Amino acid sequence: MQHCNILLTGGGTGGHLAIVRSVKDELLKRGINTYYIGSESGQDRAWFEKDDDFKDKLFLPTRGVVNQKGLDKLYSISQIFKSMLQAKEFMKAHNIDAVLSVGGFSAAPASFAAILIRIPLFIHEQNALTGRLNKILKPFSKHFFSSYGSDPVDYPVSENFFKTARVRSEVKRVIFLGGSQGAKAINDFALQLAPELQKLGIGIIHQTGKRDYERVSKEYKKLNIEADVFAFDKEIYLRIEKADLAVSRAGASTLWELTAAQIPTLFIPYPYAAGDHQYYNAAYHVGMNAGWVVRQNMLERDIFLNIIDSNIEVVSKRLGTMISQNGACKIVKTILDLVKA
Ligand SMILES: CC(=O)N[C@H]1[C@@H](OP(=O)(O)OP(=O)(O)OC[C@H]2O[C@@H](n3ccc(=O)[nH]c3=O)[C@H](O)[C@@H]2O)O[C@H](CO)[C@@H](O)[C@@H]1O
Repeated sequence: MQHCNILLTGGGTGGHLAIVRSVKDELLKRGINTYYIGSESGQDRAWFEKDDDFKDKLFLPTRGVVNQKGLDKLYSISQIFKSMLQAKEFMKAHNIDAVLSVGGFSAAPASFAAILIRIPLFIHEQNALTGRLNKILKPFSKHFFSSYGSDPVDYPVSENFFKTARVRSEVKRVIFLGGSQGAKAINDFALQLAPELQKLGIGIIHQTGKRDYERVSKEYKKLNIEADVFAFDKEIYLRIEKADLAVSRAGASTLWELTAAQIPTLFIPYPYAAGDHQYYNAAYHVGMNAGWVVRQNMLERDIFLNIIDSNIEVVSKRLGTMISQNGACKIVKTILDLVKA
């Protein structure tokens, strides 16, 4: 479609921003003008400030509302209102034809502005449990994309995870993943398991997050265990490829990337995620016999050791049936069809 201007909005954390990036790449392939509105807080700037694929970008002074109380909450709401007016001007100036929100607090101004000036609003909900903002916006949206529920769309996952997918049948290496920030509970669990893994001859790959990298590295040294320890890796798929089993948070992007890579996973959901959505994400996979979940406060080494002894090949093969590669393409096609209609 020529002369079509699509605005992508939302972010805060890597999970949301990864969706913006894959949809943007798909729009770009089709020569569609793409714009972005995010927040000055969170990781939005770090991801997209220098990204010239967008025709224009706007970072607004919004911040989270859900976890705030009293005056702070009122202040955040007033900021969203002011930002909405700025978003409205930006959208009018660029003749935006449709808005896709990926959620998170930075999606609020442009999403409300779209409703106000009657620009079709599309929503991508990443999690099995719909977030608060998306619940409010859903009735006003033209289409609601989700990988769960009655009309699921494939989660937009980078093709690298599909290219490096393989069926796992034996656990020779385990990868520990803490999501974009890292997870202390997973780091501690890995260190607890490390001596046992060494005895079993199982290699360790471990993403610690920035904050805990020094401590975890020192602990492995003290244990005299050689492990592939790193804070964050932009090409994480290469490390996932080497592993046969994962222990991971259940953030949606990571979860569907692991699915695409066909790596069986023990999920340890982040217990403080809004509405406990990571648990619901993992529970969906468990319900499909495509993974395991354990609450952080119930973690035990035996749970993990039993998984090593189980038939991981069946799980790995099932994962291969749960996602296909064209998630972003289908989302873009639906948006363009509905905007044209
Ligand atoms: C604490 C919290 O509320 N987190 C939410 C946040 O996830 P959050 O951003 O923490 O995590 P996700 O797992 O969804 O995404 C992390 C992204 O970072 C990438 N990565 C990670 C480590 C690394 O070394 N290299 C790397 O590139 C992963 O490949 C993935 O693409 O948004 C998700 C999508 O709405 C939610 O499901 C999560 O619950």
